[in-house]
Amino acid sequence: MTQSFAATAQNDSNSIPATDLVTVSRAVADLRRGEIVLVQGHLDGAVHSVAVIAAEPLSQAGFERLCDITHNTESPAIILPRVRARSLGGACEQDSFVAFVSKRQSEIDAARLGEIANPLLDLDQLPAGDWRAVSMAETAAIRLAKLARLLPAVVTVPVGADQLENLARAQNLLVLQSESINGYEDASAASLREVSQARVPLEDAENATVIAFRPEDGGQEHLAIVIDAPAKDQPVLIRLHSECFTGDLIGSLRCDCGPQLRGAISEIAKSGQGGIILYLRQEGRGIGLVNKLRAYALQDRGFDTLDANEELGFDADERVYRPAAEMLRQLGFGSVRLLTNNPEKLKGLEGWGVKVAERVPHKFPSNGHNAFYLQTKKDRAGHLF
Ligand SMILES: Nc1nc2c(ncn2[C@@H]2O[C@H](COP(=O)(O)OP(=O)(O)OP(=O)(O)O)[C@@H](O)[C@H]2O)c(=O)[nH]1
Ligand SMILES: [Zn+2]
Repeated sequence: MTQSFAATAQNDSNSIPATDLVTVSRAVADLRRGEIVLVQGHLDGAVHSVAVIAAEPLSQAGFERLCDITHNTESPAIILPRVRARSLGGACEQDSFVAFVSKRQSEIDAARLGEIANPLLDLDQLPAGDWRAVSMAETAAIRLAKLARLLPAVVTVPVGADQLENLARAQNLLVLQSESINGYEDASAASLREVSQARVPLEDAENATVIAFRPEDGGQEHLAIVIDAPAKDQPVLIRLHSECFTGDLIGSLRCDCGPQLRGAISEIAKSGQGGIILYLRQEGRGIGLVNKLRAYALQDRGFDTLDANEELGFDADERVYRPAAEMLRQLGFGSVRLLTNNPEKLKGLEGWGVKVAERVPHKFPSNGHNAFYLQTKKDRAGHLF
């Protein structure tokens, strides 16, 4: 029998307007294509604007265009994670990101900047230059690079307030406010709406329905896998599962995601009460697959799973839990029993108004390859094994 789950959309107040949500989403695509975007930041009444290009897909043509369009004489800055700056022998700033400006522009080109930005490369020497703190607009530009799942490193040139509108029009560039970038993840999660659902019998749970939720900006869909018909008036057994291409699909032994996903499906089916897997598109704890592969390469050089993220310029865990809370709310569930070992998931859901009635441990034995990974989660991320 086909079951239907009615998702109720409500007019949540988004922290940024829908038009800004779409602009950020378009800017993410621009950065990934190596295009320039303009970012404006406000601090204590002052405005600071920059033209930005991502350091990761940086072409020489893109870099030259960035240097030319503003017609100003200031050298471009490369914004780097503090850890990368330190390994290059510079910057004692306390902020998480710092700016490097070369003294002689002739010593800098796209290839050189790409090397400076790449934490997997050991560099002997930097060109002569100065380190400085980053502006609010530059911090927001780094956030945008993270949303684009690129390396968190960007190249910027300052843009005068009087120049911004003309430049945007003449060069067909997007203008973004730092508040819109910083509010994007929340607003995108609040805008999730059900777009389709179908019955999908699973090997370990024949009575399952997959429901897809899409954000208004057209970003990636999150999925709810509803097994059997859980009651809405009592805590529902759920798992928040973060996407893991390597573990979920090709049986990677570096992590425990595959067994956790299949284990959650069968545990929910066996419970006889039904339940939900929320499959969240937060590959690599929110850094994306490409960066996760970089993190794995660093782990092969001796970093643990948390330090590898930080070496790349990310937080140890970049995940957000509003999408999960939003899907639960729209499906009509307010209270859960959560299959997890991760205390951050409990806090994350509760922070968005979901009552966590119980944590249900979700531990699987080590396969030999992932023993250090599991031990690190226990010792350093407070996982409850
Ligand atoms: N950045 C990074 N991500 C990883 C690594 N290993 C696994 N992941 C990702 O980590 C996430 C694992 O998610 P979960 O199993 O849901 O979360 P958890 O924090 O282990 O918590 P529980 O399993 O619920 O106890 C997936 O998105 C994986 O892709 C790694 O070494 N680096
Ligand atoms: Zn995994």
